[in-house]
Amino acid sequence: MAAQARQADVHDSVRDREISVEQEHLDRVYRRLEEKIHEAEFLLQDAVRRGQVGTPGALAERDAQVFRAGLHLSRLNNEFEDFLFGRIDLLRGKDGKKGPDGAYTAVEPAEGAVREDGTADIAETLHIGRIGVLDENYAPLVIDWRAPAAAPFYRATPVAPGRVVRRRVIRSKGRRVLGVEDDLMRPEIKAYLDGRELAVIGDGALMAALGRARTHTMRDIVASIQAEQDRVIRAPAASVTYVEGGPGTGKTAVALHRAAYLLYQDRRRYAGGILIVSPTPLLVSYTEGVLPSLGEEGQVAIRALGSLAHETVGVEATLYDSPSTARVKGSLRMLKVLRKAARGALELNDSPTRLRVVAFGRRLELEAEELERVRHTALGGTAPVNLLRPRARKLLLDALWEKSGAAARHDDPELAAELRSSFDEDVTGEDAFTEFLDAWWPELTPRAVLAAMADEKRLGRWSRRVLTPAEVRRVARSLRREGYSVHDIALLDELQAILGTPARPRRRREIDPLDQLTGLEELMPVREESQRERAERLARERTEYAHVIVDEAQDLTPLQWRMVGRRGRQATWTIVGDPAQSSWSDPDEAAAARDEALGVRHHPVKAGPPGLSPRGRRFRLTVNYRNPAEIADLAAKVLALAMPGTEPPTAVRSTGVTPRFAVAGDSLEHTVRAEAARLLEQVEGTVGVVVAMNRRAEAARWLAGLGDRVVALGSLEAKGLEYDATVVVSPAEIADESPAGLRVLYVALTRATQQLTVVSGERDEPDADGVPDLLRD
Ligand SMILES: Nc1ncnc2c1ncn2[C@@H]1O[C@H](COP(=O)(O)OP(=O)(O)OP(=O)(O)O)[C@@H](O)[C@H]1O
Repeated sequence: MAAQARQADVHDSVRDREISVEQEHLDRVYRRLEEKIHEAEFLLQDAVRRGQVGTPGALAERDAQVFRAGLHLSRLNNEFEDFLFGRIDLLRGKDGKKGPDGAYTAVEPAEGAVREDGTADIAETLHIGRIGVLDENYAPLVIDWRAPAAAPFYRATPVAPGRVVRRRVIRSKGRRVLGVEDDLMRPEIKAYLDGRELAVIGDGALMAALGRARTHTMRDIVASIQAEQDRVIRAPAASVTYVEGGPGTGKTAVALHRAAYLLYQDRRRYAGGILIVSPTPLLVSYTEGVLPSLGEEGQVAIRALGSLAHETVGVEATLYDSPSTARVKGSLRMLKVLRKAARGALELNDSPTRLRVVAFGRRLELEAEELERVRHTALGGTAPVNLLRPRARKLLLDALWEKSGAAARHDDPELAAELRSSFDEDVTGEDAFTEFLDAWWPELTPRAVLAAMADEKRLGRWSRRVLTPAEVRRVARSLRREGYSVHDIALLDELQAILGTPARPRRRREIDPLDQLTGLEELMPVREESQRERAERLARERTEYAHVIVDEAQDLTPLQWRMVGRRGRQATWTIVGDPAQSSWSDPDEAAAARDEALGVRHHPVKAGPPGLSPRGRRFRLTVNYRNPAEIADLAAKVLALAMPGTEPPTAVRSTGVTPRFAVAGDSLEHTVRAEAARLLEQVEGTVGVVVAMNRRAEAARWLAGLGDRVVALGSLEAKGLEYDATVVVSPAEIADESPAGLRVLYVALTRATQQLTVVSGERDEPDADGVPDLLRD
């Protein structure tokens, strides 16, 4: 007993010693950062003292530097719980070359790095953090996690250790180191650091991270990225990088870390911005905090599909469509309908049927039929309707000229041309003509055209032989609601492309005459808008990106792919998804639209090294970090029904807590509320209650008063999110809701990190243990 206690004491003292070693290092890092901020502040004050030498631009730049440095420190102090999170101890490398981050570049140890008797000396120790910090001699105090030298921290395994002997995860809060966890990569050797044998403390940094209670926002995984994930994060940006993997394999996490990595690795190339497309606003707010914690913000925009076209069409999605309506609205068949509608909408609003003008003192008239002919000719081809107005105007003048008979009166072509031009001037100078043109060929907006499609008769005309009468009825009815759905947004964006935006004369900024006199006008942009404000404004106004990452890509409809594709016409892509979780019922049509949007068909990537398929690079993630095995096993039963033959990912841990089955008696409300309350008692973090889409509103009422740790979600909203515990309400209802219902149910069942309760209604046909039919063996 006493011996055991003594051993524990020894262990604790080694642990304390190792913690204090890391504490000293962290203190040094903070001292260095503070120094750098003082330096920057001094530079600025110095410049001010010297009477503002330098251009305003240079001053602004210096100002920005100080601002950035200050931001850095305040973030390090307040937000980065674990700014410094890793360390690797390395053997001497093959060559003696150092990389730009100050670390040796060799991956493999030098010959003789391990002595014959199995002992070795640690030649290099690297600390890994969210950003890199150099000391005053340019030696690395902290290596940025994205730097090449940090890769072994994520990649080394006992099977392929490279130079790594010990890999350490450091846990800290603010400026205090709380603990360390080590993995030994070369247990067979005895390694020494500064003459003392390398200590190894604890295990299970990953498990500790996974067991942590969930909040309503996602955390970064920078301290525990696994090797298969690291390969995706650091993959060079090929034309398209595909990442597939089951629920909980870290696809979203990997996508976010990849954005941060790409920016770090080639900031200039990605100055054009990185766009991350998320399926729902819920997932956007869940993931938004991750990038700043990785030291990245500003250059990356995370946008929900329903807000993607905000700049172009001025609205965002607030509604959902029923699966059958969504299916029509998202399909490529709508393209034909939209093209017809865009042209047909010209004739709405009591389009005038007669044009009357006076030219050369004569009254001229075009009748309905003639106007119709002119319109028809003008609309020939596929050019954007709003851009055809000048052509229509010209055709009208031609028709009037013809009517006037003036052409016949002159044989001399030069004279005729002159006459014609004064004829045109005469006509177009008339108010009647301009007013007619405005009414007859108005500038159309996507919203006006979509609103016109809400009329069932009209829509029927525009979609003849394309949509069935039942489909027309459904779509028209959905368009009569107040607000827009996520599918409407793709329609609006498509309409914007079909209609086009006529070039407008640029409005000149109002100029102060005094500024003109003093020459200050040239400096105005600097005065009006700082560089940072300008960068932020440009980011807001950006409509095309250098790299586009699509999360939950399996759900995009063909029209949504087209919308996303327009935002990355020159971009490289990362496409992240899981076919087994698709809520879209026609995956083949969507895949074809995706390839077209990405330009894959036009620029196929040549077959190359392994992993590089002819259509881009493909990766597969195989380990489920979210669900304990008990929950993953249950979900796998639905996967076998939804996508027979698909291999589920392997759950990395088990909790011993099996899912619970409850049967709703008379009152579903009562049972669900009681189960949610029970789970709130059991877990520290969040509880999600997933119901069929048509029960969203009532489910929110059921949970009233239980606090903000619990939320009600429609099955389609649960995508990508996770909770400590979930209640899945009536699997049968969710499965029957749409043709892709089983896959949606699979999503619902894979949201919990600790506990799952399934509530069955009558429709679920629960057995004596309360297990619903769909979840039985
Ligand atoms: N290497 C890791 N270390 C710690 N946590 C991890 C790691 N990889 C993933 N996780 C955690 O596992 C959970 C699932 O990750 P994520 O949401 O990215 O998975 P996903 O593949 O996008 O899932 P889904 O397809 O269900 O949306 C998250 O809580 C994430 O932080």
